[in-house]
Amino acid sequence: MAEEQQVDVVVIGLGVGGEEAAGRLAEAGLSVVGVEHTLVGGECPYWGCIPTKMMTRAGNALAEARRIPGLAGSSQVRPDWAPVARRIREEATDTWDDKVAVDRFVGKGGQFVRGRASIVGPGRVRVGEQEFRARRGLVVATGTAAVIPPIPGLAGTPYWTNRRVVEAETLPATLLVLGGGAIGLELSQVMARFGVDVTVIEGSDRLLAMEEPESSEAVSAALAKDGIQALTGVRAEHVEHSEGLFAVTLSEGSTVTGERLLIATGRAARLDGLGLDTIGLDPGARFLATDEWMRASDQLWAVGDVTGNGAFTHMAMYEADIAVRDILGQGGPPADYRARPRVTFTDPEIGAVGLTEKQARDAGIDVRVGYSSLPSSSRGFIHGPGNEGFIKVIADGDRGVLVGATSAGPSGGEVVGALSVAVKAAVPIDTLRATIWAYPTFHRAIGDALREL
Ligand SMILES: Cc1cc2nc3c(=O)[nH]c(=O)nc-3n(C[C@H](O)[C@H](O)[C@H](O)COP(=O)(O)OP(=O)(O)OC[C@H]3O[C@@H](n4cnc5c(N)ncnc54)[C@H](O)[C@@H]3O)c2cc1C
Ligand SMILES: NC(=O)c1ccc[n+]([C@@H]2O[C@H](COP(=O)([O-])OP(=O)(O)OC[C@H]3O[C@@H](n4cnc5c(N)ncnc54)[C@H](O)[C@@H]3O)[C@@H](O)[C@H]2O)c1
Repeated sequence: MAEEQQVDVVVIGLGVGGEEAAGRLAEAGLSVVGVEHTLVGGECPYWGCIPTKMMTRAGNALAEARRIPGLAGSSQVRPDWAPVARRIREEATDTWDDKVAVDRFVGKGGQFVRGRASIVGPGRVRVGEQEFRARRGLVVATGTAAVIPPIPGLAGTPYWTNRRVVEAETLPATLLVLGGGAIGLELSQVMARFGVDVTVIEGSDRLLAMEEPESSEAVSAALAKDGIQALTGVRAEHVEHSEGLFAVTLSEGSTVTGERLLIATGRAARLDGLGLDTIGLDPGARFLATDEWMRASDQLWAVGDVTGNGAFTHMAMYEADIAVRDILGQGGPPADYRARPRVTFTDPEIGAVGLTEKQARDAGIDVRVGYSSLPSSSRGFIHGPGNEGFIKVIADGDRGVLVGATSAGPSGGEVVGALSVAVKAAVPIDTLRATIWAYPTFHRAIGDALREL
């Protein structure tokens, strides 16, 4: 018989969203139990955003150094993975140790429990032999894990996911990447810049298929320059691994080989074994659907990747804030997903917010499109090598506001900030056109795109 403890809130999963929610609720004076079975902080600091962006920083430094000839003299670049692996180990992850994060949560007054939590009834959670009854309710923040497609031959091979790449101390000579989305492309470009021979296999007919076609073209051109072979519109039909080599047979009949195979074919919510059936929810659901206050059912909130509203750290933080305010009865704005930003950290960076042109047309909006090319802008011209990119703005002609935008380029993820404000605040296009954009900046190309509307 498990011992039972009464508390205010139990937070299941202390990744980005859960750690934020649990910490804030504890700081507000509630008795909070935070349960985590792996590392407090979750995917982002240990195997996601932070280490992979340390990798892209390193890859971009190599690419910039290779751009010196013709700009600033000559350069000789000898890539070495050791400092990248060391930074990830020592600066980003403490060698995958979460002591600092656990202490931070406990320091806020939270009660930390290491283990796998399952819901055993309304407001009730079990972790091993311990049982908790949460008076105010539960927050589920269990995140997502890599999807492993059921390709014959794949199971049982030593394929890599994002976790294994981030932990790599040395790089392979050749790498096959299954999936041409954010993870596949960011990591492919880094690897190629460190001298790995990379082949990307993407099932849809273009890379970064969720974004604008212009983004796919920009990324494809950049990856080709880095020597990456990108195969689109093909599916992996069979995988074999022998004598240290993967062989992937493709739908059009050919076979590609590589020392390592990275699976980057999307993420699935961690809902298995969570006990959703004990509170009347569908245990087979893909995500935990919520209302605008992140309520998934009575006294149950869900935040982060697990909600399916966008698998990004900023979305997990945003949703945690809404759930916390709701639990504490503080009011404030509920969830609004119209200006959801996202950045793919390839070079060029692909920053985007709100709707793509196709999504806007499918929604029946009176679509107007403005486009400007970065190399043709003053800053692009000055920048020279590495200036590829563009601004694309999507307007609702009836309302006279932007509903979406893409900013691709050397600082695409930074430039998209201005566009996020425009979409979120529904700034009138006339006001945006009358805005003074500093010269010579990359973001000044927004003004050029707006003139085309
Ligand atoms: C390679 C990669 C790169 C990324 N780069 C970026 C980026 O640049 N920018 C960005 O915004 N996002 C990025 N992301 C996405 C980002 O990491 C996620 O959106 C973010 O981590 C989601 O936070 P979360 O709290 O919802 O889930 P997670 O971080 O996945 O945390 C969930 C936690 O719950 C725990 N858990 C699950 N089930 C249980 C249970 N039953 N009991 C106890 N604990 C449990 C897990 O162990 C985990 O620690 C990247 C992701 C990957 C994989
Ligand atoms: N910079 C960032 O913010 C960042 C970086 C990495 C990941 N993330 C988050 O993590 C999520 C997951 O990333 P991801 O790249 O794994 O997923 P994704 O959904 O972005 O891309 C997966 C790609 O794999 C393709 N695919 C699926 N099955 C396939 C198969 N069997 N054969 C060939 N191709 C196949 C899909 O068509 C898709 O293009 C992202 O959507 C994003 O939310 C964010």
